[in-house]
Amino acid sequence: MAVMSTDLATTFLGFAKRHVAIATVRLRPALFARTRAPSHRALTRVAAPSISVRMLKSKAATRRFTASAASTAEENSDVMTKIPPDDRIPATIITGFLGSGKTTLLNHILTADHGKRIAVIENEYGEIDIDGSLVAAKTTGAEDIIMLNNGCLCCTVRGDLVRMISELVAKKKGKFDHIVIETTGLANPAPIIQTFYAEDNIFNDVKLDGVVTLVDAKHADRHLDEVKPKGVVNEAVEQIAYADRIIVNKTDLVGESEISSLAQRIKTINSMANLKRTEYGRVELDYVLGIGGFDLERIETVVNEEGSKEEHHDHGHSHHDGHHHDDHHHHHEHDHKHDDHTHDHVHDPGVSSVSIVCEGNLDLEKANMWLGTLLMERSDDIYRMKGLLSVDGMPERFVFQGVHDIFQGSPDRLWGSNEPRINKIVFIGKNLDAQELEKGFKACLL
Ligand SMILES: Nc1nc2c(ncn2[C@@H]2O[C@H](COP(=O)(O)OP(=O)(O)OP(=O)(O)O)[C@@H](O)[C@H]2O)c(=O)[nH]1
Repeated sequence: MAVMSTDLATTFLGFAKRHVAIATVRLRPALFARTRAPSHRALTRVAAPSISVRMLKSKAATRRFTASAASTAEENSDVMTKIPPDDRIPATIITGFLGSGKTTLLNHILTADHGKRIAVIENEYGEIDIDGSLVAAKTTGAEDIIMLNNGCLCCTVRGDLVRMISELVAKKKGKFDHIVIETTGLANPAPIIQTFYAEDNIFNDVKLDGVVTLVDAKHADRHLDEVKPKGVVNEAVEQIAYADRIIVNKTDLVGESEISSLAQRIKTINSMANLKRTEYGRVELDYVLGIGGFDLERIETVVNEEGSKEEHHDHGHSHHDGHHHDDHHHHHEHDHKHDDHTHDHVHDPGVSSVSIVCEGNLDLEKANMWLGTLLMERSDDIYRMKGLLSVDGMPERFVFQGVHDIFQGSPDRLWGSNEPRINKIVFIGKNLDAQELEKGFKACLL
């Protein structure tokens, strides 16, 4: 295991040295079986060698590298990124507990005047509940892609999502600009997210744009509190944990104090996501489309804003040299956590966010080892992570993001000559030990 970790570890930031723009590493395929009806096509990947490394196809990965070496960071910082443009079709996942307003939001997206041709994929449990006036022609029989009269497409997934996305791309490529996937209220978003990295024919044409989670302002607390049998996830917690954007919907049904405490609770679970309050899912469309939640070039914005995006609840935490663990609200969960083994039932234990902000340069080998080992050992518990690193001897900043065992990293622009070399990492996950993470990270600094 230790040897394995070393090999994997060197794979991570090691990409940066070889000037590969974006590398995606998958340590160990997982969870696919839960997304779809038995699909041996997907499951064969599990039996494959445990590491697969994949580059974004064809782009001139280092095409700006020479140019950037000749200019200074201050002059041209955005031009000098070595992250290639990504013209794959963006796909947004809409998730949220039963009745939270997903279909309402979907109808809002489809009817709004945005000029985008959107292909909607609905899961098999939801009926197609699209505003009837939009449906131009409903074909019968095997055809499950419906053309709406505003140029949008609507599909139902009767089999598996991978098949539907592939079919959509194969049959209608060029006829739509964005895919929106509505999941069932009980879905755990992880397998759906992983689908975008696991399947070549999806990965090459479609990129994950972001996860939007609707939260029912009136009933969320009940769902979040629900005690599950040990080992069973609380979907309401998971849906919040994976989100890039949170929509606290149905705010007309509750008072301000309830909304505020719910928003606070949500931030405890996921400090990276933006949060908005709505009635009937009425949000600006650019809040839900074009998020770039998995884009490396947007990592900086996320890690910089982390923890301060909830309008009414700036905790006043400063992010200088230290970690921040948003666990101050759920003492009951932590009590359970410490004596898990003596209980048959626990709250989904401590899904929370930890951020580390620390100035200094990282020893490349140590950082590789730490991150690689961490992901080998804890990838089930680490739901999402994003980071911006200063690596000794590397003139560029190194940005990365990950979802469980999927890791994408790339050098981006050069550090400015007077720019403080501040590392920032945010983890969202289960049973995260902030002190331990910070200690491990700091041990990698020179
Ligand atoms: N009062 C109120 N009702 C809302 C709001 N948003 C949606 N609803 C209603 O709540 C109900 C459920 O909304 P849907 O959009 O169907 O929710 P969903 O998440 O798609 O539901 P499932 O598919 O069953 O998981 C509908 O009757 C909506 O009209 C809101 O902001 N306020």
